[in-house]
Amino acid sequence: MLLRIFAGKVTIIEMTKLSVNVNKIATLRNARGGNVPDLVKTVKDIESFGAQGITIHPRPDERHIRYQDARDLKAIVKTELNIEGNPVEKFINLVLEVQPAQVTLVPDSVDAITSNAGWDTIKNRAFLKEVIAEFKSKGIRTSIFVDPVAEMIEGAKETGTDRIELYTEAFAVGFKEGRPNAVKPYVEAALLAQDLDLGLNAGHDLSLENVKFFADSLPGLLEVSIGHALIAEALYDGLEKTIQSYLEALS
Ligand SMILES: CC(=O)[C@@H](O)[C@H](O)COP(=O)(O)O
Ligand SMILES: NCC(=O)COP(=O)(O)O
Repeated sequence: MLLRIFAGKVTIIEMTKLSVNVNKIATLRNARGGNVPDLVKTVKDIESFGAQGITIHPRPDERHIRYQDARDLKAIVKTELNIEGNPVEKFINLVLEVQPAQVTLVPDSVDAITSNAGWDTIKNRAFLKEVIAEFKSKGIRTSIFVDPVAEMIEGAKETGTDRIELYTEAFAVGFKEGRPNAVKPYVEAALLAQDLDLGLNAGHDLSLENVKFFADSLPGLLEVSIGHALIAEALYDGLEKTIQSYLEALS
């Protein structure tokens, strides 16, 4: 536990947890149609290297994570399994069957290369409210993917979700371009989430270059989920050293 000062207030914070997104391990496996690399073994290793969670994002075309992977991982994950995705019927049924620790709802379109926007929590309020109530009734923690926009975070609160996940691509782009102010909307979003008593996660395009600055800037950041950059960095440093570097950056 640490004490930090945010916006003039002393805040008690827990260390931000690292949930490793393993979509790219499945991408590599699927490239040859066999079982190399073995996703289950890799996930066990990632946990033994210190990751505090595992994130997967089964997409409807199963281009990386397959629905069966979610079942297989549920049986072996010892930390927290977080399943992300668009709550179409097939996805809802999978999550209800697998019962991960957390489900993160993302408004992906079917043909998107990757996630590219947060929810409009005002337009989709009734739908999100219904789906979230169903997941929560099964004891699954819920999170919804949102841009750092006050109306969308207030709308998220109305859905009954436990947490929000801030979509961090705009921050990652701004940071790369040398604009540290790109974090400002995220700090404001974090303070609002705190006022509304919403748990706070974040992810998308976070990396070893930008994650320390991001996590040090945001009050109450409970979890970051990181995949693309982490796996790319591990090509040079190996998974164990890379995960250790993230844990240091988040401590
Ligand atoms: C929800 C989110 O931000 C994504 O980053 C996602 O989980 C990554 O998905 P892909 O690996 O399919 O790009
Ligand atoms: N929720 C974000 C996530 O799981 C990983 O996103 P990325 O690091 O692959 O961009």
